[in-house]
Amino acid sequence: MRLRFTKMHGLGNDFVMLDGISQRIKLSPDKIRRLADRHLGVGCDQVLLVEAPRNPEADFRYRIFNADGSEVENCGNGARCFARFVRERRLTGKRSLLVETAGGLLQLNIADNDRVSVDMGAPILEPAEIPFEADLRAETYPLEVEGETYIVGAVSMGNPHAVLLVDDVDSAPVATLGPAIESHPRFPNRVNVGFMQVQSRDRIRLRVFERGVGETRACGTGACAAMVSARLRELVDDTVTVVLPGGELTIHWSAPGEPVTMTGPATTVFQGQILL
Ligand SMILES: N[C@@H](CCC[C@H](N)C(=O)O)C(=O)O
Repeated sequence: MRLRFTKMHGLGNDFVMLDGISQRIKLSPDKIRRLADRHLGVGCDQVLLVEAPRNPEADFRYRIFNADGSEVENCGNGARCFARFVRERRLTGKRSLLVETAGGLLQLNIADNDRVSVDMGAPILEPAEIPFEADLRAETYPLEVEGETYIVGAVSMGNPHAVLLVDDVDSAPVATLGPAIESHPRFPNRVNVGFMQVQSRDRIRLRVFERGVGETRACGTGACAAMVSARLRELVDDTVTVVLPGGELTIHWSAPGEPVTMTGPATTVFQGQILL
């Protein structure tokens, strides 16, 4: 199979974008791992597949696959790249799009400066729906990992996130604690793990160990989850700049039940073809 693809990134969280509308594409976990391989394939954190929608209200359906081949529910940086991709490939002329994901419908708007805003929906905080094993919903939970107890926030933005508050993200144990929490038995679907340093009421620094990938330069849903967790702990106001290793996102959220809005850039790097 010869596949046309576009390489894109959102703040360095990089994607292989596939147009499954003008070409017939059959993916398997093995093919996704080969596409994502930085030595043997194109290389990316996620593979994003654009398809015709199933829901008649939506403009497109887009599917998200982690580098390990697993299909997941949501990807914030990917949503912004998706919006730019469908316009660049002339699959639509619209600047306002409704897109179907495995996690639900997302509304996206492309501004004149090519920054994209995404209505990421209301965060899910009920433990069973995240899913996270806990008797009662709380703002934070004690989590025992290898004999130590850590305090985590648990939030779903369609996909699951654990958020830890740290004094300094630069020295946070992302490479060791990240994978230990990612596969913690209290998160039955595994989890993305954010390490957040709150610098002021409108500025958060964040590193994310992503489920199915490892540490990435940025995670859009992770930035939303960090904002939600920081606000539930009453540490921030309703609009924050989240500073990730790859750059900055603006996140707005007021209160439980209200949607989170994420705004940031989406960048096209190159196009190519690959034999798979
Ligand atoms: N990079 C993404 C999140 C991608 C999915 C995540 N690794 C998961 O398994 O849920 C983002 O920008 O949100």
